[in-house]
Amino acid sequence: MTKPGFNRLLDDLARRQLLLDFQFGEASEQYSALRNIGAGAFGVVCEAEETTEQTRVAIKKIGHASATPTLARRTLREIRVLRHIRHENIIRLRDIFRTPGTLGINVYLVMDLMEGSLHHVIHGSIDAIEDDLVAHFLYQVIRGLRYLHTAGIAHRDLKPSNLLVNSDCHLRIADFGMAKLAMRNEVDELEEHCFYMTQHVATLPYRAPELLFVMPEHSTAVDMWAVGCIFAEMILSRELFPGRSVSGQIKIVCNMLGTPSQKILSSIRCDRTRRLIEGYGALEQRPWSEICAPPDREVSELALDLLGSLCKLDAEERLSVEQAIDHSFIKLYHPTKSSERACPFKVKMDMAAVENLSHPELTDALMADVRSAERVSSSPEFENRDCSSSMTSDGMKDSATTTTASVTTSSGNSSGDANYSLNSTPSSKDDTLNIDREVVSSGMASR
Ligand SMILES: Nc1ncnc2c1ncn2[C@@H]1O[C@H](COP(=O)(O)OP(=O)(O)OP(=O)(O)O)[C@@H](O)[C@H]1O
Repeated sequence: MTKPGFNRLLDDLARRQLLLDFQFGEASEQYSALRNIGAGAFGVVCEAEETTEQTRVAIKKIGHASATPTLARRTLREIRVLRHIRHENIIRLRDIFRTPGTLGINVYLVMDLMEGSLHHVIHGSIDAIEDDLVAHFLYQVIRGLRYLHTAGIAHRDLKPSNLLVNSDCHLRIADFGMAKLAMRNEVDELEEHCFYMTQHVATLPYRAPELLFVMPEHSTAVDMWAVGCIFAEMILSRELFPGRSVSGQIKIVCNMLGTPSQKILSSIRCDRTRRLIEGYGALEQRPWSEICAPPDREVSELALDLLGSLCKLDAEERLSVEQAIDHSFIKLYHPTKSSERACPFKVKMDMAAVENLSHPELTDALMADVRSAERVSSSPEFENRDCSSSMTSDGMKDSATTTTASVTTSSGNSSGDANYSLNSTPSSKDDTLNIDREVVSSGMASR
């Protein structure tokens, strides 16, 4: 067969697979799948066209979403975080619909289409990312997180492939299937730890010590550890702690950061893990200038200080999102202060309700949430809503959610989908901006 003939055959197969994966049922009048973008452990994502407005969107399909409690809870968490949130650094959920499946309903989340992810930017280009662009990406992650953390919600699965970016350097946090309200829940924690130990190996390099060592986890600090790992990955162009198994990851972290304190060791719940760590003997913390040392450039003292303060073994010593946004490394590039609205209280209430539901209750809640979202998303009010107001599940305005706290941020933008530009940072130069955009664009091209 000729090469063009073979390529046509491959295209045809890809097209058939796309049509098989994305059968939109009644919504096929509104959306048509164009190409596969990627797949994660729980969903497949495609680029699609919204036919009436002729806009391009991303549609994530969670197949058989109600089939198991884990999948149903994951889907419900993602819907409940995203449906009431409007923040320029968090992916926007535009619509939700479902189709029947043999094992449970298939749920489709329609989102703004982004050009790629931070993973593509870091690993798709041979050029290193300049400091001002590193700071710009980091700032946007921290800003999105700050919005969530203010409401006590932790993302819990931050990694470069979940940070979506456009070639104008705008970043949005995505994939909220692991997101959870920071509160104690023994039964669920145990179930989640089993889950972490088995299926969720892909995110090992970003897993905070309290999850890795099986310790009580009750704060948003898990995200700040991941932010540190992602920060270092942007500087190094490789993973900071590149473990491929739980024990391998524990060894790498301990070799770099030293033996955990007695306080940490005594709160480890898993005897095997504690024995494993004790078996390493007394290990010294290595200096950050050695741990984060790219071959071709020097890392500034400020960057190393921020990194060391984020990647602290002890969650209580780790920088909070507020402290990180005030760190001199970030302030160097984002010195201006302004205020922004806080995450609606309704999101917090909705999230809290998810955690203790049984499988049948999860299925009912999922059906109700998708149904109500179908109604809400088709009303014009849904489009115009910002983070200061919210809807109840039956589409009514919820007055309790209109109260917003004002928190300070170092951005000139307070709400809405402002376009990002490195030009807005006083210390960035035009030539740097051009180089950086090339890095971002060439990273995307490798996608
Ligand atoms: N709105 C979007 N625009 C562009 N690409 C997207 C969008 N949402 C997700 N993607 C890409 O699709 C892929 C899979 O998405 P996602 O991570 O949400 O699925 P998942 O099953 O929840 O993944 P994971 O295994 O990380 O938990 C990722 O590579 C991501 O970068």
